[in-house]
Amino acid sequence: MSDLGIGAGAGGGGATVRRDPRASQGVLADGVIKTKPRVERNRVLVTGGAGFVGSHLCEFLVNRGDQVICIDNFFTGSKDNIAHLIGKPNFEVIRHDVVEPILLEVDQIFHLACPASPIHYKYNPIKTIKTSFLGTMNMLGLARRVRARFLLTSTSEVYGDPLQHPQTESYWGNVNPIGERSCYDEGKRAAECLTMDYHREHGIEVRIVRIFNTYGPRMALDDGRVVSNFVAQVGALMHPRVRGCDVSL
Ligand SMILES: O=C(O)[C@H]1O[C@H](OP(=O)(O)OP(=O)(O)OC[C@H]2O[C@@H](n3ccc(=O)[nH]c3=O)[C@H](O)[C@@H]2O)[C@H](O)[C@@H](O)[C@@H]1O
Repeated sequence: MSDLGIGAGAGGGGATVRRDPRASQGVLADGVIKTKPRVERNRVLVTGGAGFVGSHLCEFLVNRGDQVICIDNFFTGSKDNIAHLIGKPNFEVIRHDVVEPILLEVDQIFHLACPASPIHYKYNPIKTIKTSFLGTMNMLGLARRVRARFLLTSTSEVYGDPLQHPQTESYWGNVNPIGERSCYDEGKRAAECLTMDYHREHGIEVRIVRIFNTYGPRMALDDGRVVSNFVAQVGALMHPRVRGCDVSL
């Protein structure tokens, strides 16, 4: 049955074509009312939406009027971060680990799910690189299937121990592939590579942002990243120290 309410024999040639005079009003030849799927406004998936950056993104999108689905395995994120959004008609939360595939009908995917602080990503490095690689592959697979636009949150860590300052996008970095931070640095590099390969091979519309140090409300003080460490140390009247540099301020 075509969208026009035309009943045609499967064989094609010579089939009787009947058009109900009410077809333009959505009534098919057999009198069945044709219903269109309800197209919701911009349906957006945010993975890692219960995290620090993700929860602010969810808030922005919900306030903009998008239909937002947040998925998170709550490894470092928290329900408190999104408590103010729960109950809003255009916000849903699903507890899900992105290393497993998921099928959702969406128009855009913001893929943030990944432990981001050294204490978290070193906690289970094999899981970290699995999350980066398999999680990104699953989300790109979903983007391909539903033709959604895709954004990956990458990181300044893709530059590793950079030899160029400041880093520009044309700089490819200086990364140790076998060190303790590699699960994160190389994981995000592999995620960027997959993103661009899906773009080139399958025409997926993609964006990559390399986030440097962020701070703000809902940042966890025990997160282990430089800004939260400074704030915590200043709060405790200690001399701020830069981890890995042996610098005391
Ligand atoms: O600055 C950056 O480079 C990072 O910024 C954000 O990370 P952020 O919000 O700062 O960190 P978290 O608050 O830990 O958020 C990560 C979220 O991902 C979730 N997550 C983590 C791991 C996992 O396997 N699955 C998963 O859903 C966590 O539960 C959490 O909600 C992005 O989520 C990271 O992808 C990005 O690398």
